[in-house]
Amino acid sequence: MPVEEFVAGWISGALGLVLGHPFDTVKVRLQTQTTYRGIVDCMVKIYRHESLLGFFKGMSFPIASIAVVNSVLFGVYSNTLLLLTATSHQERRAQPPSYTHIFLAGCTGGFLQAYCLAPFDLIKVRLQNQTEPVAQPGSPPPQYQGPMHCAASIFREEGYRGLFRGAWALMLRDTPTVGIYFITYEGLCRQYTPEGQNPSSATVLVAGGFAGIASWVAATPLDVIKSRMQMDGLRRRVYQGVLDCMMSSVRQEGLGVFFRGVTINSARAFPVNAVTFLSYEYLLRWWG
Ligand SMILES: C[N+](C)(C)CCCC[C@H](N)C(=O)O
Repeated sequence: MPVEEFVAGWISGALGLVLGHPFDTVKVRLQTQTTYRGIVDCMVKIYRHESLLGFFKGMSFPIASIAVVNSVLFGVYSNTLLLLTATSHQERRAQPPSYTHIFLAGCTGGFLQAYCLAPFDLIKVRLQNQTEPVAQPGSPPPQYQGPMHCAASIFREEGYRGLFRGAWALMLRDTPTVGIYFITYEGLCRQYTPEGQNPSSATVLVAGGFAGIASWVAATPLDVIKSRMQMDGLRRRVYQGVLDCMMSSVRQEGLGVFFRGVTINSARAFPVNAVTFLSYEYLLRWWG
């Protein structure tokens, strides 16, 4: 099984992640709290109360976990495509796989990465939602002191299954949308690249950026539900399951609730995925 794809997925994921984390914090806050009036208001408040560091809350853990998550995403995608079409990454420009195969391979990658991502994502969301200023002497400490402490407390209070809270919603979110992610990327690359050639850097950046936007727009409804399921159970359980969470969110806030954070998700998705795909392609070309 070719391993380069796994390593390239890891490095490119980490680069994209740092760039996108501040957007991600704003997104999670907008989706789960009602104190902010919009993106700008949220940013200003985070900066005032928590300084620049507030934007980077909960980042150390994703950086460590992206090694697993993004390498599973790209590694499983590429190896599933190899199984389906019997072409390696290097051969794919000459013999382009069909969109059905690309979609199926993407869904497989999305499904498996969601499973690995679930506990890490839960911890990230819980830490991002702590609004206390970073380390103020004299004030009571926040509920979770860091990722390990957060993981241990969830395990203690909610058991092993507690670490997978929201995992169903996450799998439903990622299985089809990672398919969309790779279809958009490949489609745009093919559109703007002469046959048989490698896409230029500019093409890769733009195609990666739009792949990020397209998949995130499609993923946002279940992203909202996922974040809410993950915050549920902190004080008392509100939702009975994914469907119940959807129904009661719509009943209380209208259909618009499914698009909470869509603007910020898209603004984050472009740079993150442009950089992810560019570094992924270049690492593989360089090693190939
Ligand atoms: C499928 N869905 C849109 C949910 C995620 C696609 C993952 C892409 C990248 N790691 C990122 O964080 O943007």
